Amino acid sequence: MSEAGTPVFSVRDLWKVFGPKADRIPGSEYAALPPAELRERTGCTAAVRDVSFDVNKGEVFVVMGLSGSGKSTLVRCLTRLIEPTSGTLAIDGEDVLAMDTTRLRELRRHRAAMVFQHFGLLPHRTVLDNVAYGLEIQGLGKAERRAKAAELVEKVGLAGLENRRPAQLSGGQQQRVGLARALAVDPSVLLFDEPFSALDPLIRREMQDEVVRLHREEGRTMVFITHDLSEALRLGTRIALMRDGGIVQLGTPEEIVGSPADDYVREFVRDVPREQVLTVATAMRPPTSGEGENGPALRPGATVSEAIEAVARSGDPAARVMEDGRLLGVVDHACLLGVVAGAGGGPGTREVTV
Ligand SMILES: Nc1ncnc2c1ncn2[C@@H]1O[C@H](COP(=O)(O)OP(=O)(O)OP(=O)(O)O)[C@@H](O)[C@H]1O
Repeated sequence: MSEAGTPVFSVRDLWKVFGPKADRIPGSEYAALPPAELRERTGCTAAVRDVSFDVNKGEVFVVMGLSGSGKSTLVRCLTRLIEPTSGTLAIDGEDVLAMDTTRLRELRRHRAAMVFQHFGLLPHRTVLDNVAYGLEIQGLGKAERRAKAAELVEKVGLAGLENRRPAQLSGGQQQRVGLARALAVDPSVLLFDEPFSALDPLIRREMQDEVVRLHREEGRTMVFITHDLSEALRLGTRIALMRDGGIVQLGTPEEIVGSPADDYVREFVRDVPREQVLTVATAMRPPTSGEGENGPALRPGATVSEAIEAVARSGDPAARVMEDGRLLGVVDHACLLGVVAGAGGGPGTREVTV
C-alpha cells in the first residue's frame, strides 16, 4: 500500500476476453497464446490480459498504448461499463464486482465520473444547464445547482459563455463543458477516455494545461487514456504502457524513458527528448572532494534540461543537486551531455566524456 493510504482503484489479475466461452481462457493453456493464435484456436480476443495495478490517491494515472492495445476496455472495466471476465477490482477498498445495480449507478454518477472524447452534451441546454445537469441528477435544488455550476464554468475558463448552447462553442470549449460537468459531482476519480484526440494541437495543449492545473490545484485523482506519448509524459504521474491487452511497463515518465523494460518500450520512447524527462537525481554523480562548494543549486526533481540552462547561465563546471540543505550529488557537463546523447539513464551507464 502506498503512503497515500488505500488506493482509489486496486486491480488484480484482471482479464476481459471477448468471444465464445470467454471465461475458460484466463488461467488455461490458452492464456499465454499470442493474440492471433488465440483468435485462431478459440475465436476469442483477450482485450485485457492479466493486469494488476493500483491507482493512488492524487495521481494522474495514464493508460497508454497503440490502437487496439486494450486501453478503453481496461478503463471501462473499472466501473463495469464492460464486465470483466475474471480478476478482482476495488474502489476505495470496496469490491466493485460485488456491487448491485443501484450501487454501480452511484459509482458511475458520483465516484468515478467519465469525460469522453465525444462530449455528450445536451444540445438544447445552455452551458450552465449542461454543467448543472449532473447536480440535477443528484437532487440539488435549482438555485444551489446553478450557483455551483457557475463556479465550475468559471473554473474551467468559460466565464461569459454560460448562456451559449453547445453548437455555438468550439471543440475545446465543448470539452471544457464536459470537464466542468464531470467535476460538478465532485467525484473521487475522473476517468478520461482520449478526451482531447479530436482537438487541434494548440487547443489540445491548452486542455492538457487545464488538466495539469486542476491536478495541481485540487490534487484530484485521474485516470487518463491516451495513445499519444507526449501527452502521457506531460500529464502522467505514472504511465501504464499497454500492448496486446497486457501492461508491458508501469512507471513514472522518467522510469519509462530512462529505463525501458524491453525493446518494445525502448522503440516507443526512442524519439523522446530525454533531457526534458530525466531528472538530475538520475543524471548526478557523487561529488569529488572540493566539489559542491560552487555552482547553481537544483532540486533533485529538476530536469536535465533545466540543469543545462542553469550551468550555461552560471558558467560553472557543474550544478549541485541539493535537498533540505544537503548535497546529494553534482551534475557536470559529462553527466548532462550523457543524458542528451542517450548514453543510458542511470549512473554507471554513461559513455560520453567531454
Ligand atoms: N465488443 C468487442 N468484441 C470483440 N472484440 C472487442 C470488443 N471491444 C474491443 N475488442 C477488441 O479488444 C481489443 C482492445 O480494444 P480496445 O478498444 O480496448 O483498445 P484501445 O487500446 O482502446 O484502442 P483505441 O485506441 O483504438 O480506442 C481490440 O483487439 C478490439 O478489437
